[in-house]
Amino acid sequence: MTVLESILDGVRADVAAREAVLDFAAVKAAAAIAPAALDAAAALRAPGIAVIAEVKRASPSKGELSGIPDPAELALAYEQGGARVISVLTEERRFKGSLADLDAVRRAVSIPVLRKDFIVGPYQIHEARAHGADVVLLIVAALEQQVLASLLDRTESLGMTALVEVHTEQEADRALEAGATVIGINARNLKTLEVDRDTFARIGPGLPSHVVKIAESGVRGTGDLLAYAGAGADAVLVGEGLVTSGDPRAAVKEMVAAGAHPSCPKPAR
Ligand SMILES: O=C(O)c1ccccc1NCC(=O)[C@H](O)[C@H](O)COP(=O)(O)O
Repeated sequence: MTVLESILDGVRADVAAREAVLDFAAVKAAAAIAPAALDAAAALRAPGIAVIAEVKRASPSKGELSGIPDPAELALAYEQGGARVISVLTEERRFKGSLADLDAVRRAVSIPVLRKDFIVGPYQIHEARAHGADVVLLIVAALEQQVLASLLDRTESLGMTALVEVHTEQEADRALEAGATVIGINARNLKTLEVDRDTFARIGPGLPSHVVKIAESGVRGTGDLLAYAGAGADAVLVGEGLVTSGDPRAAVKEMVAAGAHPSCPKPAR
């Protein structure tokens, strides 16, 4: 069994447990009365390389990364540093995240918030909306094509943005076929956990110009950000490099400044 398959098994069990407490109709009703979602795609298309800063407590590849006693305080530091979107890992078993983290971050910041989880069905999309998320992650490797397309439609019908994640050219084709307009190219292979920072340069330039292109994983500093920008990224998604930095506000600020500097390669839009 791959790492991804084992994560998905746990997620399915956890979703079933939550659904037994709050059924689908109730979560849909909660989503329907949530304040409208913010336009994350517009935020990511603004000039300069956008930084999506992640609240990441732990990971299957590294174990515990940071205690993060107050996710709201961390998210606020990210926002003050100039992050355009905050990513919150809500998967509990391997990443030690939670919907409570998402709630806390949503209350603390006024920029778009991404629910980063392993979405397997519509329940989690309404749940994300009910907890104030503006963006959800859809991982192509985790979803059959028809399910991917229908979850993407459902996300957009709730006014949210779908960040569709790929790791190979074939997955990028599937994302486009499903109608994705915001695509994350993850340098991390979720089946083996290997990180290959050249993944973005292989796939990104082949995507159409209307697609927002996000480089995910492996950004440890401005050098990585500039390399991704040079390969055509509109945005970078950074977790470990920020939560282990010691000064997340300053770390985001430094990345944002590098991405806005006249010497930084501009996205080809
Ligand atoms: O981070 C992991 O080890 C991981 C393992 C299996 C599935 C997903 C995983 N991470 C999710 C992410 O994609 C990252 O949190 C995100 O791209 C940030 O990566 P990084 O900056 O390298 O922490």
